[in-house]
Order: sequence, then C-alpha cells, then structure tokens
Amino acid sequence: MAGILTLAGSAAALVQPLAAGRLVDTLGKGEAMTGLLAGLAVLVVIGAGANALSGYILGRAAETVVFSARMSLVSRIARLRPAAMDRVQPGDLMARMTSDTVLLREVVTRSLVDGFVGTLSLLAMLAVMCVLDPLLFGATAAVFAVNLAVLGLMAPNIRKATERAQEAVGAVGAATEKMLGAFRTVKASGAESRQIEAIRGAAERARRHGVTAVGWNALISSAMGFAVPAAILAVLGLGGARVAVGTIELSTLISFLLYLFYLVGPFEQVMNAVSQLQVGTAAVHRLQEVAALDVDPEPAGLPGPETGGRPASVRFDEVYFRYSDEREQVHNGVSFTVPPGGMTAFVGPSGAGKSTVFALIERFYEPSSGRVLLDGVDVRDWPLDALRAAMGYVEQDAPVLDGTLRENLVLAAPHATDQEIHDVLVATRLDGLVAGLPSGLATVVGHRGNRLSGGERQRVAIARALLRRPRLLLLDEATSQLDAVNELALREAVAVAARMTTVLVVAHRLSTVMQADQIVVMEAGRVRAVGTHQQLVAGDALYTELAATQFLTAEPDGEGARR
Ligand SMILES: Nc1ncnc2c1ncn2[C@@H]1O[C@H](COP(=O)(O)OP(=O)(O)OP(=O)(O)O)[C@@H](O)[C@H]1O
Repeated sequence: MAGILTLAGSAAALVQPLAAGRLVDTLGKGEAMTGLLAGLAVLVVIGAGANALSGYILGRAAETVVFSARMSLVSRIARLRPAAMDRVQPGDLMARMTSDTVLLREVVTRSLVDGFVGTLSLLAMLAVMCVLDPLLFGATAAVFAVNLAVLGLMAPNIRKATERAQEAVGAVGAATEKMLGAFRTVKASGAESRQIEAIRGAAERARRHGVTAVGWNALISSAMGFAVPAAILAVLGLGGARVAVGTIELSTLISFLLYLFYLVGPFEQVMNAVSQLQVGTAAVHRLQEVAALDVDPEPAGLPGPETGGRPASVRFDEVYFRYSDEREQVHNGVSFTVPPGGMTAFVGPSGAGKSTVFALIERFYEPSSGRVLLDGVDVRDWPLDALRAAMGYVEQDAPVLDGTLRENLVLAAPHATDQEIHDVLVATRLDGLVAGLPSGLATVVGHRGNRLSGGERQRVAIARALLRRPRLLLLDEATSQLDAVNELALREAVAVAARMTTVLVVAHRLSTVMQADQIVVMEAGRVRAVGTHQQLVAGDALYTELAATQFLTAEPDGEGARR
C-alpha cells in the first residue's frame, strides 16, 4: 500500500512539470486557464497527500515491526533458563532490546519501499530499453551487472561493521549497567573515572565500527555513481557506431540515452535498499542470537496452580552437579531427607554448595545424576509452574524491585487480599514500618529497594514469599549482620513460617541454626552430618568449629558479633 502511494506521489510529481508547461502555453495563447490551474492544484494536493500518507503508513508499519521484535525478545529473555542467563550480560540484552530493534525501523521505512519502488521503476525502464534496442540494452545490462557484482561484494562489509558497532553498543550497555548496579560501591571506591574509561572504550569501538559502516556505504555509493556514466559511454560508443552504419536511427539512440539518465534515481533507490538491508540483517542476527542462547527455554506466563496446602517434603538422592563443564563439581553425591513441616538448616563453609541445593529444588538447574524429589516426585516430573507455585524463595541478597512496597509484596501472589497482606506484614514485623510511612504500602522503594534498610529488604522478601502461602519456603539467609531488632523480627518471622510450612534455610546465624529441627552440615559438595544442634556439637568436629567461630549472631545489646 505504502509502495503504491509512493508510486502515486512520484507519478503526480512527474506530471506536474508537464501540466505547468501546458499552463504556460495556454497563458501565451490567451486562453482560459481555470481548468488547468485547478488540475495542477489537484495534482499538487494528490502528490503531497500520497507522500504524507505513505510516510505515515510506513512509519506505522515500522513501529509495529519494532514492537513485535521487542515483545518476542522480552518473552524469550524472560523464559531463558538461569544457566543461559549466567552466560550473558543484562546490559547487553537491554541494548539488543532497545538499540538493535530500532535498526529494524530504518529497514522497514527505507529499505522495503526504496527496494520495491526502485526495482519496479528499474524493471519498467529496462523493459522499454530492451524493446527499443536489444543490443544497446545488452551493453547497458553488462555494465550494470558488473556494478551489481561489486555491490554484492562490498555490501556485506556494512553488515559486519554494523554488527560490530552494535556489539560495542551492547558492551556500553553492559558496562553502564555494571556501574549503576554498584553505584555507591563505585563512588566509595573512588572508581568513577575508571568506570567512565571502561565505558569510553566500548563507546569508542561503537564509534569506530559505526564510521566503518558509513565509510563502506559512501564507497558503495561512489562506486555505483560510475554505473550510469559507464553505461552512457558504452551506449554512446556502440550506439554511435550503429547509427553511423545506419542500423538504428539517431532518434532511437537519443531516446535510449534519455532512459539511461532516468535510471539514476531508481538505481540509487535499489542501492540504498541493499545497504539498509545489510544494517537490518545485522540487527536481526543479534536478535536471533538471544533465541540461540537457549534452545529449550522454560514455559512462561502460565498461570500457576493454587498455592497453599500441606507442607512439602524434600529428598536429595545421590545428587551430582556442576554449573558448567569448565567449573568444578559443586555437588558430589548429596543425599538428605527433609520431612514435611518444621525447619531444616543447611550449614557449612562458604562454597560448600548450600545455595545450590535451593537452585536445584527450584529447578533453575538440573543435576547431572541423582534425583531431587519434592513430595517423593522427581522435580523433573513436576509441571514447572506447579513446582514453583509450591515454593517461596528468598534469595541471599533479598532482591527488592523498584516500585511500591505493595507491588513488591504481591509479586509472587498477585491476587493477595488486603487482609492477607496485613497478616504477612504482622508476621514479618513490617506493620510498624508501613504504619510509619506517609504513603504506607504505596511508598516507592527505589532502585533495588535502596530506600529500605538491609533488614527491611530481607523482611520484605520473606513477606513476599510467605504471601504465596508456599508449601516449602527456601530461605537463603543473608551473610550480613543485623541489629537486634531486625534479627529478632526475622527469627520470629521464620518461626511463624515454620509452623505453617516446611522451611529450608541456608543459615549463617547461630540463632537461626538453634531454632532448626534438623541441621544438615555440608562440606565440599557432600553432606557430612545431619542432626540437631546438641547432637552435632557432641558428634561433628566441623559443626562444633563452625558454631564456635563462623556463625554470625546478634548479641543482646544489639551489636552483631562473631562468636
Ligand atoms: N551461577 C553459577 N555459575 C557457576 N558457578 C557457580 C554459580 N553459583 C555458584 N557457583 C559456584 O558453586 C559453588 C557452590 O556455590 P554455593 O552458592 O552453592 O555455595 P554456598 O555453600 O551457598 O556458599 P555461601 O555460604 O558462601 O553462600 C561455589 O564454588 C560457587 O563459586
């Protein structure tokens, strides 16, 4: 449609000089010119209208293409498995979402119509030229074929340079994200200028490759600029000889040459289309790379089954696991059983594989051998939505998303009622905090919840997990120390949770461990002992040492201290 309108606009523009000429003739003869004037005015309006409308239709189509590309990309990203996400940088993905998709707009608005209109005009003119004189047409076609071959050889360089430029744009995004992700640490480390330099390096690469792409474009344009003059020379030489021997009329040669001049416009249009198409191909390739990250993404957006219900049991049966082939084995035959209800604490030196236990229960990763069972059923045999709906998960750094407190709380339970929200706020001792805030639950918590204290963030994360009414609560305790008030509030929240559901906690605090019904001691990817605090203090040397030296605890005076 847009192509047809562009053609109509061009046709109206072509006819306008003719009509204007007629008008001048009429003026000379002193005849009435109202009709012609009206005709010319209509032509001008049609031309302008057709061009505006085709521009609008194209722009709208381009925005739709960009929108679809962004939506398919974001749904792909959201469904990536954590293992695939480990291999990419979020900033680079964001650049692909925003910058690469924009390149598609240019392809739609310029490349497609230029290609369509240009090719159509070119073919029409070439057909007329072929009828006019096949031999001269042959000579013209030969010159154009050589030029197109050159174009074919050079054009991929535009794609390569654009792809490199976009890669560098991705690196700019990744470096910026890195700086913003630890903004206060960067400031406190006085590392601003080093971060700026890191971003400058990537930005410079983007500039350099961008310039290379522009350079190739210019080179191709100038190379193609030779096509028509070269064809004219060939036609003049060959046609002149044929006129001299009387094979063709001079008028045929002149008509042929005129057509050649008219070819310049469509030829340039086709060239532009080819160049733009290269840019678009580079963008499409980068978008496809995201799909290639994970050939088997997780299902997403499935409404999870009802949460709530009886506490779940968990069993690890000779689990072996490593994050990737390059990394060391993390689990070396882990086996343990957690009965429904109550609280089980996982303790052990840093890197023993405690948090990995949770990642395997959530099925973020799958063991290389052995089985992880929830309620006696292998997690691989659970529908993923049902599996995750059964669990609440609090990560070690208790992520809080920008937005309001309420949005954060209902993230995992969008249909929670006000009463349910109130109940978890009381359980996590957040009710006092919310009551003291001028906007209450509508308070905006800032980027990564940085307007909350560390302890508040952790309790918000626990409240969020509890609101899901999980049958199994996975709590990866923060290693940071808390003041006595926060410590007590957390301990109470966990105790409340343990009455309703099965709680698994990676424990870093003695106070948490003491609360547990069962403690699993891990070391170097194995379970070395299981028991209660009393049993382990009496029977396990590592646990005794951990209890004496490693656990964080809160002293009654509120000063966190190492024991
Ligand atoms: N996403 C990942 N990709 C690759 N290796 C990882 C990943 N996550 C953890 N690891 C590695 O796996 C090992 C076990 O990590 P895990 O987080 O399970 O230990 P942990 O016992 O919970 O330690 P901590 O008490 O310090 O939190 C570590 O050596 C860690 O470097």
